[in-house]
Amino acid sequence: MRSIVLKAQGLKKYYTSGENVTKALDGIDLDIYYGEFAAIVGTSGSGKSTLLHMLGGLDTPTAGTVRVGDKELSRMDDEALAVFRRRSIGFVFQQYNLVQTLNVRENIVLPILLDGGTIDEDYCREIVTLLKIEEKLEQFPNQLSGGQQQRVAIARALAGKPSILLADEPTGNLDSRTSQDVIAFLKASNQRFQQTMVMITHNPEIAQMADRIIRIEDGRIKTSVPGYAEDEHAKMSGPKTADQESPADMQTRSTAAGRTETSRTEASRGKSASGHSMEGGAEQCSR
Ligand SMILES: Nc1ncnc2c1ncn2[C@@H]1O[C@H](COP(=O)(O)OP(=O)(O)OP(=O)(O)O)[C@@H](O)[C@H]1O
Repeated sequence: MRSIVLKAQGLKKYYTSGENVTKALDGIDLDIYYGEFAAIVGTSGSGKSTLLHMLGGLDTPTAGTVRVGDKELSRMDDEALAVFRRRSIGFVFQQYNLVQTLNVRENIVLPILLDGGTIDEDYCREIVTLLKIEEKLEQFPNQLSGGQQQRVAIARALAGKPSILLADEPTGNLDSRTSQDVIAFLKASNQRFQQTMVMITHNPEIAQMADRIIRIEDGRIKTSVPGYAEDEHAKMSGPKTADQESPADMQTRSTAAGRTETSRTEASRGKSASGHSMEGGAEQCSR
């Protein structure tokens, strides 16, 4: 039987402003299983980020509980929660949250050093090479583009090999080829280290690479189905008739489909989509 890593029960988050109440989460029951790669999808404002924050103990619910293993997050004091997050969870936020006074290399290894951990040099090299930031390690965040900063944030989240990765639109600022590579790498990492991953995405192709797609609507779970079972294109972008679809659309669709299939195959062999084995690499992550 699969074991449950994250368990949300009766989760609610209400925001009150005067007489207005926004029900960001309105009764979520959710089990995330050990080693699972889950995608959270839903329209803007449906409650995805709020849910991810609750699952990671970054915010407290109005009602309900979140359990990670045998720990209930709301029962932990701030210090215990901070240590737990640092040791067990990697976060990728939409806002990157890089430390401006540290260079890229220092940003990536900071959580490991803060926790007195050991840096896996080979793994760090693999990550920075795949994310194409091996030339940027000595630069500072304000010298990077948004997409480059996002890749640094992904590298930082993965460098410590957390048992759980929570990612809010991890590829939102990346081109489609790099997005596919990054997700394939996440999948390979998920399989190799049995990491549990929960990722918010608006991208149908990326959602379909997940083991399970959890759809949120108005703060509630609408559906929860295997990644390949839903036609995400139809649900997320609305169905297009043949005469609405431009040649560019068709080209993008067929390229992306081929790419996804390749990435899945490579991921299942324990390879990143860049073609590197998980043991490879080129540049120094720390010194
Ligand atoms: N701090 C807050 N104060 C008041 N309302 C909030 C706050 N944070 C979120 N909300 C509201 O809660 C609802 C859910 O927000 P949330 O950010 O979880 O949505 P989302 O699905 O992640 O959206 P998006 O896809 O646009 O990022 C929205 O209506 C939002 O306006």
